[in-house]
Formats: sequence, C-alpha cells, structure tokens
Amino acid sequence: MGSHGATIPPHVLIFPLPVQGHVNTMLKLAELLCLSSLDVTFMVSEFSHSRLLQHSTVVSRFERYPGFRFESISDGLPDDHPRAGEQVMDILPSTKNITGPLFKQMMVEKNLLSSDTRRPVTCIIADGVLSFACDFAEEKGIPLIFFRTISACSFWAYFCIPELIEAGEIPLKAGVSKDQIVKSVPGMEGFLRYCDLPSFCQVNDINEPKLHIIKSETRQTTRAQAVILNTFEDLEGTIVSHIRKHIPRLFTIGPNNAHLKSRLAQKESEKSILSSSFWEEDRSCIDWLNAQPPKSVIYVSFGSITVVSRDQLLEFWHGLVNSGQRFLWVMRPDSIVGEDKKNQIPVELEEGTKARGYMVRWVPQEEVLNNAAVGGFLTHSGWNSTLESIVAGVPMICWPYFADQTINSRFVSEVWKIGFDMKDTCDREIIEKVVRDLMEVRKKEFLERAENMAKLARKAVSEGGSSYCNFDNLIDYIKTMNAMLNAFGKNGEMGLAVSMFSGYAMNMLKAMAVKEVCTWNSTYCSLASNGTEGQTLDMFARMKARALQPNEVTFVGVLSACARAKFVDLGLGFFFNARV
Ligand SMILES: O=c1ccn([C@@H]2O[C@H](COP(=O)(O)OP(=O)(O)O[C@H]3O[C@H](CO)[C@@H](O)[C@H](O)[C@H]3O)[C@@H](O)[C@H]2O)c(=O)[nH]1
Ligand SMILES: C[C@H]1CC[C@@H]2C(C(=O)O)=CO[C@@H](O)[C@@H]21
Repeated sequence: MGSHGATIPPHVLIFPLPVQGHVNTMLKLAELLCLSSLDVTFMVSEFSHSRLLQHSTVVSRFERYPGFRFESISDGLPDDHPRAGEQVMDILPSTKNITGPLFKQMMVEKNLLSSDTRRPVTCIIADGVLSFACDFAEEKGIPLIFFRTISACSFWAYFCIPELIEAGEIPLKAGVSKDQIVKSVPGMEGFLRYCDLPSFCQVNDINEPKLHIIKSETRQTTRAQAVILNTFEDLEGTIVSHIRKHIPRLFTIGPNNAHLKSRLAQKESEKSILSSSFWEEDRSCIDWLNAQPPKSVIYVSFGSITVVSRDQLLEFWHGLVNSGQRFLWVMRPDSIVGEDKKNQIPVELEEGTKARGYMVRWVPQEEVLNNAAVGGFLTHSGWNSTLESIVAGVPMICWPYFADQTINSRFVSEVWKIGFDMKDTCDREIIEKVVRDLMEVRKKEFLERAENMAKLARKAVSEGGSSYCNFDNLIDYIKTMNAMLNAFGKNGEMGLAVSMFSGYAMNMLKAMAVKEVCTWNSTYCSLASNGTEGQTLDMFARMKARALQPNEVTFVGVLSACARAKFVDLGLGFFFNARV
C-alpha cells in the first residue's frame, strides 16, 4: 500500500446483480460514494460491461473520479441467453453457482483488489440477492452491506414468505379467490391481495425453486452488517419500521437518482445525468416531446426485462390509439416474443401512431419523465421507473410483469394513490379507458397527488432530509469500519483471534463482520465478559501459558484503557499487534 497508507480512503466493492435495473441504481450509489471521496470498485458482468461500454456514458462519467474502477466477471450464462422475460431468473442460480466461485478466486488472486494506491477492499456492498458475496465476506472478515434494489414494501412481503407459508396463505387454498386479502404481512393487512404477490409466490408447490431462492436470499439479508434501500421515509417509513425490527441498521437513501442530482448540484459540478443504458438512447424523442403541449403525452415503457406477445402488443396499441392521447412508446428490440412477429400492422394503428405517437427502442428515461410534455407513465412498475416517475411528479398506469412489480403497483394505486393498477388485464377497451381517466378525466387529482409526492422525494434528498442524513450516516459507518480495520486487524486475518471486554467492543466487532472467534478465545471471551475478577485473572494466566508468539495470530481486540493496562501489567503485551 506504500508509505501513505493512513491517508488512503476506504475501498468499497459494489457488486450488483448484472441486469439493467440493478446496475443503474448501484452505479448511482457508486457515484455518490465517489463524491464522498471513497475508492470504489464496481463489479459487473462481462456481458453488462460490454453493453455499458457500447451505449452508456460511464467511462467519461467516472473519469473524474480517480478512485473508481470497473472489474468484470462472468454472470455464468451463455452469451446468447436472452437475459429477459421470466428467463432472467436463471441469473440467480448462475451467479450463485458460477460467478460465486469465480469471485472468490479473483478476490484471492488479486489480493482483495489492492494496489499501490488502493487498500484491499474494506467493505463490500452487494446486491441483496447475491448471498454468495456474504459467504466470502464472512470467511475473510470483510464487512458487508446488502443493497436490495427493490422497494421496501416488496422486500418486506418477500421477507414474510415463511410466515405466509406457515399461515397456509401460500399456496392459495383450493376454491379461494385470488382477490383474497393476505393477512401475514404486517402493515399490509388491509389491502394486499393474493394476486398482488409475485407469480413465484402464486404456486401450488412450496418447494418451487424460484420461490425457494427468493425466500432464501431475502432471509439471508440479516447476515449483513447493514442494509441499504433505495426508498425514502415519507414514502415507505411505515413498512421500513417493520423491517427495522429484523434489520436495525437500515439506511434508506433514495430516491437514488434524485439524491445523486442533489449532491452533484451542491458540488457545483456538471449537472448532467449519468447514463448507464444497455441500449443506445434515441434522443430524437426529446425533439418530438418538445413539440407537444404540456402534460399531454403518456410515456409507455416496460423496462429492461419485460417481454410481450404480439397479441398483448396489439391490445396496448389499439388501446393507446383509441384513447386519442399522444404517446411516446419504448419498444426494446428484444421485447416482442412469439411466433407471428412479422405480421402486418393494422392500418388504423399506423395512422393513429403517425398522428399522435412516437415509437423508439430506448430513451433517456429520466429526461423523458422530466420533460414538460409528459403527463402520465404507462409502466411495468419496476422500482427504478416507479421512483423516477415519483421524482418527476408523473402519475402512473401500472401493468406489472413479474417479481416486485406486482406489489409496487398495488402501493401506487392503493397506498400512495398516484396511479391505476391494471394488473392481470390486457384488453384494448380497458387500456383506452384507463389512459383517458389518467390523462383527462381524473388528470387534476392524480397530478396533484403526484406533485406532492415529488416534493417529499426532493425534500428527502436535500440537506437535512431523511435520505440525505442517512447517506451521511452510511458514509460515517463505512469510515468507522475502515478505521477499525486499520487499527485492529488486516483484512483476511480478522476473526482469527478475538478478545472482547465490553458490549461496545462486541458491537464494533460485529459491525466489522467478526462473527466467528476461535474456540480457545471464545472461552476467554465469555470469561472476560461474565466472569468474576478471579476468573478473569485466571483467564489471563492461561492465555500467558498458551504463550502465543507475536506473529502467531493477529490479535484483534478492542480494549478499555483499564483492560489494556491489565494486559500490559500481566506481561501479555505481545498479544497486541503493532497497530494497537
Ligand atoms: O427506454 C428506457 C427504458 C428504461 N430506462 C431505464 O431503465 C431502468 C429500468 O429499471 P426498472 O424500472 O427498475 O425496471 P427493470 O429494468 O425491469 O428492473 C429490474 O430491476 C428492478 C430493481 O430491482 C426491479 O424493480 C424490476 O422489477 C426488475 O425487473 C430505469 O432506470 C429506467 O430509467 C431507460 O433509461 N430507457
Ligand atoms: C432476476 C430477478 C429476481 C429477483 C430480482 C429482484 C429482487 O427481488 O431483488 C427484482 O427483480 C429482478 O430484477 C431480479
């Protein structure tokens, strides 16, 4: 590390699930950490990395932060895997079984990514569905924070899956309607229905692999030293307080997009938005939007994973054209599935689109949502899209596709009342009616509520706001853990030998991921914390008899001044390594 070790900042490894929605929000977190002068390594799949290099501004964006680096690793899927539709779920077992071991090997071979100018990784911020990162962190004694990129409400419903099973609410009993209210998710007893649960919960067999993996990954969140959620207290505080009973060290720092903008504005650096697109952004849509009247356009996009059949596509298309509203529609190149892709487009749709619509493959979404012409968003309710819409004050029509989206859409309509939930329907007449309702009939009331929510979101990320303060606390926490590592141990050796003498020390060591202590020391530990003075002295004597050599173990201990003095008195000074 060189002679200037003490001035080198903490080194955070950020490891998202390598799909667009997760990479987007974790890159924003990466930039926030860089703005706080931390060193950051961003671990991304080779597949995503090449997409980012082709279509995003990440390279130029992060050039301004000398502490930032990319590392890439296989996601374990073949190159031609679609990574879209329900098949995207394959990425969970593939990252676990293939990426996990590769990650461990890379970290060991590259000495925890250290260099002349960078410490070995001092903290891992891993996606909340990558529990293998926690296995590694625990083994090496590196503090780990999980960042779950979904909403608090979805996370909490997932967290309660064991209780839902226990209570017999999953699977749904024969003959019971899917509109049945779910009772075993505290805080949602009044409005969450069985049909709002993600499809992998709506199964007959509780051993179904997707249900099992989501349940298991979610419950393992408690293994981390802390958890980050991309949300804010005014939006999801009630649900967050339920989660905090299980995960007390929980930082709500969102909406990440607005938070980053707020911090960048403070630094008076460039105010442009980081683009992390996996597809080329078609900016012609901005010119088209600029030519439309205020709040007249419904923006339509189903994110980076959703696929639709040709029949569904036609239902949406008829519904939009028949609504008589202007629309901007994102149709990803890989988003239409099924046999008859090449069929002719009905002439009325072509004409209706020419008159009032604009279709593109991918857009700069945040810029679109913030354009004055946009008055509504027909969305799949991915969490980034939902938050980006909230920040822009744009009401939503939700057509959830899978996973967390079915719960997000329920909250949009029933809790926050900033849109409609159109789940499980795809009918041109319903679409036409809902679009008219949002854009015309009930426009004023929805816009009013959406604008109020946008104000709360902006307040959360402004100086003194909840997310702003939580982020400062997160940075302090990462720095404290780093300081503890500097003072008491070296990465990779933590947890070899620990002796603790106070609750405070115990907490700090827990924060540092020292969960396992070797047997002989555990005995001393319990004697030290519970024993009488006589027992403690006896323990010291036995430790002396054990006569460890100075370099035999790295001593990781947090001692009160008094306990330290006692150690020295007893001639046990050699237990301290040079840094203590
Ligand atoms: O033309 C487009 C369309 C989308 N986006 C961006 O792509 C992201 C899409 O993210 P999200 O809305 O969260 O949807 P998904 O891509 O589907 O994200 C996955 O990841 C999310 C975070 O975990 C989950 O909430 C979703 O359910 C899951 O499908 C957003 O930041 C958008 O701004 C663009 O930039 N241009
Ligand atoms: C691939 C999907 C499975 C779970 C992930 C997820 C989550 O629960 O964190 C949300 O949506 C998808 O992006 C991921």
